[in-house]
Amino acid sequence: MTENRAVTGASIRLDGVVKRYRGQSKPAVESIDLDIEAGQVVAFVGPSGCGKTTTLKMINRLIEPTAGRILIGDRDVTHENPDKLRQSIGYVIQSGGLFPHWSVARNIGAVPRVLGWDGKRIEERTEYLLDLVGLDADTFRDRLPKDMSGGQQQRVGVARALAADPPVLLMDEPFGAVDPITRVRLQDSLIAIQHELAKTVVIVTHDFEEATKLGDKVLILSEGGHIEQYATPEEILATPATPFVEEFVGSGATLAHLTLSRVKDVDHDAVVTARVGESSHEVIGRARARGATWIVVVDTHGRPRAWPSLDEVATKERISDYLDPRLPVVAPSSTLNDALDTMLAASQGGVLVTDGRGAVTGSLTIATIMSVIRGQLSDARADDGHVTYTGYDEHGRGDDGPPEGEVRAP
Ligand SMILES: Nc1ncnc2c1ncn2[C@@H]1O[C@H](COP(=O)(O)OP(=O)(O)OP(=O)(O)O)[C@@H](O)[C@H]1O
Repeated sequence: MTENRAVTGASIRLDGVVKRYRGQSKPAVESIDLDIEAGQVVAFVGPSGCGKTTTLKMINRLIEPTAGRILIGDRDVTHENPDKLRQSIGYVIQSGGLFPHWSVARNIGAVPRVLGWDGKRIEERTEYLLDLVGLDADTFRDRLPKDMSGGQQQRVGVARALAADPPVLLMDEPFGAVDPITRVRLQDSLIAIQHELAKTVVIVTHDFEEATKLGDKVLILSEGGHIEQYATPEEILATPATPFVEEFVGSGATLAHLTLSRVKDVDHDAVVTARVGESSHEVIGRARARGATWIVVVDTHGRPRAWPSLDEVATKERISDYLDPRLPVVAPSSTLNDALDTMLAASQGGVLVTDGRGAVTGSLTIATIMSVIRGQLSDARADDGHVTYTGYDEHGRGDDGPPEGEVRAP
């Protein structure tokens, strides 16, 4: 993930770090040695109580280590002033953790204000960050968190954590409290942001699939903060280091392989786009010339708003503005599993693919995904015969799926 990018992250090293909570007979973290490369995303996974959060919070010293050293870049921060340290480490928790009575802009500007930035610089930074996390600054700048969805609040949480441009971002179950489709979008946003900024990101998650999707490397811990395996998702799936890892990855392994295949790895179909107000006649002519039976209506930034059929377009003289709330959209970094979930949630036979800023770049049909999955499953079944994807045929109709007529993408 780090090639061709200016890495703005810093390496992290835990050197014999121990945490013994008062009154506990066993240490929560026995002694951990860990090197995280600058610009990488590392996901911590493991069963409940294994010490993921304790390890994470020792990096910014929200929890003080009992022994050992913590280095960020070349800096030994074990004894640095913890408040000062936390100004240089972004921290994101579940549900955003925003101050409820502060506007979005005030929340984002919290650390820069403490650092003494002038108002104009904070304002510019806020605009940049809102755009980066996919929120329109004019719409959201003055909102209170309670007037936003969980996913939007979490986006602001990420913007706030990045406000002072810290080299390190720590995330504790950041997407645990949102619905599955919002979760996919937030994960894809994080991947796009990380692609742009190349911070060092450490993320705690309960979800192995999320860990393999987000992590350049995954750290699998067992009780006492014991490292079972620290490797790339591919390595963990191909060669689990211990019986514990094998069991932890378990029967999810075959499906986890699907999380390694991304939307960007398969061929997309081109789409015909049209702006609101264009002549329907002209748009239909353009679409027919390219063999399309439907088009994508986009806003001025190229973001999709609806995907009407040519028959629907023909009912109006000009392309009308309508936001389809069920529009299924994925990012290049979405996994094929995400794309399937998104299609099924929207009862559609295809999805639109958008870039990091939300502009549409193509579409993907269920038939394409199914053929990739079928190939992977037949490979995987050679050693794991009991996982099947039943109920969906190559036309995109599941047992409970939509009638064929509703399936937009053929
Ligand atoms: N403040 C505390 N005082 C005493 N023990 C604690 C404290 N915080 C955590 N522990 C214990 O330390 C161990 C590790 O906890 P930690 O929260 O780091 O685990 P985790 O892997 O993040 O768990 P989960 O996935 O359930 O959040 C657990 O046994 C927990 O009970």
